[in-house]
Amino acid sequence: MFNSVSRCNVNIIRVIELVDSMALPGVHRDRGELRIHESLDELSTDLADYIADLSEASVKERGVFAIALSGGSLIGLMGKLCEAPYIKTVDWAKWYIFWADERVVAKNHADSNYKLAKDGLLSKVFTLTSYFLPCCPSSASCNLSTFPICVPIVPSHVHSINDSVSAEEAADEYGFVIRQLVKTRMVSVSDISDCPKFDLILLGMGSDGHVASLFPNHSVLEEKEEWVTFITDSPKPPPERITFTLPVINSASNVAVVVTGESKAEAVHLAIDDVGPDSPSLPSRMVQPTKGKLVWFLDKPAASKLKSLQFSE
Ligand SMILES: O=C(O)[C@H](O)[C@@H](O)[C@H](O)[C@H](O)COP(=O)(O)O
Repeated sequence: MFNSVSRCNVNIIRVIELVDSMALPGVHRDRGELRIHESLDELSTDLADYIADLSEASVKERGVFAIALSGGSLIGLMGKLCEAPYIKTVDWAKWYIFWADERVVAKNHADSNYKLAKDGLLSKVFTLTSYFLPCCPSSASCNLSTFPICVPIVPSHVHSINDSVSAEEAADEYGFVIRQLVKTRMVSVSDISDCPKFDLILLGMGSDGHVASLFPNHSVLEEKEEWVTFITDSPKPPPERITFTLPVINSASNVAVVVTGESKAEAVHLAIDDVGPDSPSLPSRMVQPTKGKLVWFLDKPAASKLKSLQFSE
């Protein structure tokens, strides 16, 4: 079940198809693929590779790539996408960008997940125009074989929430926007429900096991109808947030949970290992894509309490 692989100079320990043999009746508890890294640098490289590969496959298949981001340390760990080779090779113009969760604050507020992604990622790709100007088709010096991509992220493809309305209204509006994009298939649709099927949803996880803004023991975990909902009592500040619901997360083609640091080790264990019938209803454990693929990006401290793992280095 366990094997070591080396990929793009990154040494990772990968556990393929870790299936919980103690699954509850009717519940398929496939905990996905584990990629456990020696260092944050290796994890970042593997994460950039993974995102770039999914982007390429999705653009080839559907002409677009619909990706949802979260907040927290994830954005910093995605930073290598703004470096060579990805900055040049990723087809940024085909990206449609969403947020799996957002804090209900102004877009220029330090707590805004949009601001975090804009400053840490998007602004670096927005400036591609000037970066690539000398090679664009209109330029005599254009060399498309060396620089196939000349177009940056399209601002109208960046779907952040309306920051001038209440949490409830922002969630409603965001759900409506996604519905329009599902109609035109910029976002695909699940073939077993009417849910959107994002090409990739990227999640972080808190030490309490929350993902997106789905917190343990919160009624938001029961939401089955809405695609996007809101909370006003987040245990992690700020209190007002909007979030994708579990049905949307579990309808995605790909879900990646990126978790680092020893403070998350217990939650990683509870989210992934077979902990028997007393398994707490951890939001991260409820991430179980129905038909999509789940991948965990962990560093060794975060993976240190995993019982199901035998390191085979
Ligand atoms: O907006 C948020 O608060 C996030 O989307 C949240 O779900 C985050 O991903 C986790 O809290 C992990 O954050 P860290 O990686 O910073 O611990």
